[in-house]
Amino acid sequence: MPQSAFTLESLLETHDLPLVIVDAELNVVAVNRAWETGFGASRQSRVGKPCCPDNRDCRHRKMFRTLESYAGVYPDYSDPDAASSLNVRGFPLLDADATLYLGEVQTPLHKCPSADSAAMMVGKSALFNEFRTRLCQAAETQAAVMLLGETGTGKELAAEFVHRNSKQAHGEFVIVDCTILGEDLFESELFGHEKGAFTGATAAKKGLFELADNGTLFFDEIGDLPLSQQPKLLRALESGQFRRVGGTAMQKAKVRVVCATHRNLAEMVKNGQFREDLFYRLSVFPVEAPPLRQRKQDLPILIDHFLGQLAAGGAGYSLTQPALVRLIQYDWPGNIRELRNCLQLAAGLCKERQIQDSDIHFMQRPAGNGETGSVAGWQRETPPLAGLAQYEAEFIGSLMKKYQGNRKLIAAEMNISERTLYRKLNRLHLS
Ligand SMILES: Nc1ncnc2c1ncn2[C@@H]1O[C@H](COP(=O)(O)OP(=O)(O)OP(=O)(O)O)[C@@H](O)[C@H]1O
Repeated sequence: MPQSAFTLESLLETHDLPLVIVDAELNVVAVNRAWETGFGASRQSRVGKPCCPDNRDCRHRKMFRTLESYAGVYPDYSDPDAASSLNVRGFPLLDADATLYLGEVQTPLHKCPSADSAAMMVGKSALFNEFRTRLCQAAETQAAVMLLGETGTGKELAAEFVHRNSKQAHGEFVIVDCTILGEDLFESELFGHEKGAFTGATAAKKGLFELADNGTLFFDEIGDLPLSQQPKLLRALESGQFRRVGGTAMQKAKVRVVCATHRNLAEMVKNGQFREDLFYRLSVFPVEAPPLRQRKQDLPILIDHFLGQLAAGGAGYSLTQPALVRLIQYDWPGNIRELRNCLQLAAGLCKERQIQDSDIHFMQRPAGNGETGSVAGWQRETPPLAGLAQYEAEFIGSLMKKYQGNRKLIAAEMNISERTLYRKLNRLHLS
């Protein structure tokens, strides 16, 4: 593996979602631990292998051609029966040597909760206990639960906790990532489709509602659900019925709904960005996940928990007093996710498994929701990477020369629409 990819690999571990890195030769060069755990496979089984069984015209090749981020649902080739699907979010990634890679976050659409996830909710402060009690109350009702709170406060973990403590615990816990459910994917992913419903629908497929029948459907980042799709969701929730895309028969599913958002949904309703009727339908039982800075009493137990995970049965890590003081004095804008990432980095940097205060580094706050990213950020969104714009500008510049500025031909070679090319040219000040 080239040195540059190795640098990326060490950064991979600060990402808590399964992440795969592909190089320009379309081979997988790294996967992270979350990928190994999520897919129950070793990194040796994936690294060094082609990104897809047939990569002549795959999404990865397209990304290297266009430098466009993408999101969608694709077959899971690591599943021998290829029966399951993956939510993927791919983005261009430059490492420290300005070598271009592709980072792809892969989350199984149909994810089984881990056996000990309830036990993994660590904390003992009064605020944490209140939070936990409220989750237990929520689990006992059949009401729709709305988990509110800043990024990294443990909303997804809390959703799983509600499921595992509810009457639906024997059913599936199905996660719907609303950040990737664009208008084109919403209906077919949620309600399924019949064979031939659209190009590429070579077989009938169950939707997430059907998969979650008698279980829990968890809408993560519900605030990102496109306004145009919200009435369809409301209708399905009110009636418990829906039609697969291209189908005529009514399907039924009994699902418990849990949602999460770090946005101010009430404000979005006021601004006309979220439907009021859906807001009330989903917010019957609101639960607020407290930010870490308000429950710093939990820091020692959380630190023990994460350092224990990092030791993974091997020799444990210790933390010097000044290092602990630094952790306690910090405000943790990225909450528990940021704490976990910070400890992971410190454990990698420290000598003889003793973490000093000089091993503690806090992440920069991301500047915005860029299309491109580094894998080290504490947020779900990845911050923009300096350098990529230049790479992109040079790449388009070479095509402009080749096609003497003919935008139709440039767009065709990049496999993007002329409109997208036009936007890119404006963004890069090349127009
Ligand atoms: N109480 C806790 N005990 C142990 N680990 C926790 C706890 N809360 C959160 N975590 C860990 O912190 C990380 C972030 O948690 P999670 O993804 O549930 O946050 P979130 O609020 O859903 O974030 P986002 O809004 O960005 O999706 C995860 O790795 C999770 O396992």
